[in-house]
Amino acid sequence: MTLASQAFKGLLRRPDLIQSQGYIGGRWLNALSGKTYTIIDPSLDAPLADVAAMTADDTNVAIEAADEAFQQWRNTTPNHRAAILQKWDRLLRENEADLGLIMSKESGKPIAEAIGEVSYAADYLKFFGHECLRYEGFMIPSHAHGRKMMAIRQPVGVCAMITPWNFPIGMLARKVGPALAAGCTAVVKPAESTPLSALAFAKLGEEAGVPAGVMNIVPSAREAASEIGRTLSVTPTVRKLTFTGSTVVGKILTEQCASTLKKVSMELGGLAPFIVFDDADIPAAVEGLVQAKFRNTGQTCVCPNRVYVQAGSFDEFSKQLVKRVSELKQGVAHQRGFDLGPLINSGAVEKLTAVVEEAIELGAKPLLGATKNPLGPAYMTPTILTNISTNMRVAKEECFGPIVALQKFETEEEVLKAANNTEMGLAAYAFTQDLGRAWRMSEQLEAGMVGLNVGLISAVQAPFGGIKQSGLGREGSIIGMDDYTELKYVCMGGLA
Ligand SMILES: NC(=O)c1ccc[n+]([C@@H]2O[C@H](COP(=O)([O-])OP(=O)(O)OC[C@H]3O[C@@H](n4cnc5c(N)ncnc54)[C@H](O)[C@@H]3O)[C@@H](O)[C@H]2O)c1
Ligand SMILES: O=CCCC(=O)O
Repeated sequence: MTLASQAFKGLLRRPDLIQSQGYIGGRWLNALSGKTYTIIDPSLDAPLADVAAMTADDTNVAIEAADEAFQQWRNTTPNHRAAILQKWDRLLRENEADLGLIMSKESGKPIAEAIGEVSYAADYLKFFGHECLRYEGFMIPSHAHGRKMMAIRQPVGVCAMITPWNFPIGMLARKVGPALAAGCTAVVKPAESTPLSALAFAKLGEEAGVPAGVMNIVPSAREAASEIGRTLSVTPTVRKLTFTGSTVVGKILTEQCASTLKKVSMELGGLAPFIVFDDADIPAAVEGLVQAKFRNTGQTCVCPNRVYVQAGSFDEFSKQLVKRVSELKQGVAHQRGFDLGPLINSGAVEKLTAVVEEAIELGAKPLLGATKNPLGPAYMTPTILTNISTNMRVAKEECFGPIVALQKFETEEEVLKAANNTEMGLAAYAFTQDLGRAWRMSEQLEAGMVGLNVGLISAVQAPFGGIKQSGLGREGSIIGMDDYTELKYVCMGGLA
């Protein structure tokens, strides 16, 4: 019995969704080296599965498979591609309980959220399964008699996709959906901690009729990430690279891709400000912050990282927030009834604990938490700090975990300046009942996405992405296929 079949014994309706080999050219394969690596269930701090440890050699095979498949896939009709994406959408929904459980066990995402993410991922397949039916070029008024001018959309080719662990299926679907809809093929390197979700996603894609080579998955250990990233970046047949992850890695990949002048899309880190004005509905702002900050136990790129509350509401807001956060239940992610799970691993807890301790040494006061968590090494106690100063890391670095650092402000001008005083610009939030102020915030906050009186902003219909060092390009929405196509100008003469 394998490690994975033991760990999932009796838990899945479809045990065959657990795949531990890579998926290349329509075949389930061991790594060429024969090596595997072990992934961990962070809730239980226990080994979960042994997965093929693929490397650059396997990646090259996957690129060749994707390139070969592209020659046929690019010529399929949008109706054909739409039917496959729509079937895949249905299969994801039919298997949401199993997929949610797999994701929850390997990432520590609370089970209800994990099942919600499966539905979010399916929405991307459905959306682009429809979108490709109406995606069109345009006619151009001709500048000369006897000529017709037009612009047509064509798939860019083989697309490399590197995805993070915090949304192991959602981020994959947000890339694979529009890419396949446009007629591109894909080579995916999932995050090392969460390959099982990506492989189960591929298994259902195979069942939906995605042809061999159109989507390839190369699981790998952390040690191979940079060589695989480099291979994907420098190989000329790969025409686009799309990455979701940290800004540090995004910059390395962008630089590497310059050597072959690939198209790149970068969905990178955030440092979202969350601003509560005195004129806000305070209970709604508290609820908005809890939803935005504690989603996936504080590990989403759009989580608020700097919370600014206007002086007149500071005490009341803090009191209500402490009460609300104290009510959140934390425990084993794949068991029902918990709002918070562990972090991705014990290393993340150690890193954040050091950030909290440093803040306290520099004068921060804990209103809640800041204590060792008895549940296990990967669990972080929800923590609320006040008396924050801007030299503390908690106020200037992305803290991927359940930590809220509350800062007080006096004026709109002051808070806007503080909120924009960063190189990051992914999401921003403001709570106010003054329409003029809400409008000023939406225009003046330097971010790719702004939530006004709302903490949850992600939706397949919305263009997702950041400005400044939070990224390049947008994913999802009606422009989501643009980055997977080239616009070709055609001028036809001799028609007079
Ligand atoms: N903007 C967004 O849409 C978005 C979404 C999710 C996460 N994120 C960001 O991702 C970060 C957290 O995820 P993470 O810790 O997994 O990030 P990460 O950058 O360490 O890893 C992301 C992916 O990159 C791979 N990787 C690591 N080093 C690499 C290299 N040198 N070359 C190629 N690939 C490499 C990893 O194996 C993983 O697949 C946060 O900063 C978060 O804000 C952004
Ligand atoms: O982590 C960032 C992406 C999550 C989302 O789509 O809201």
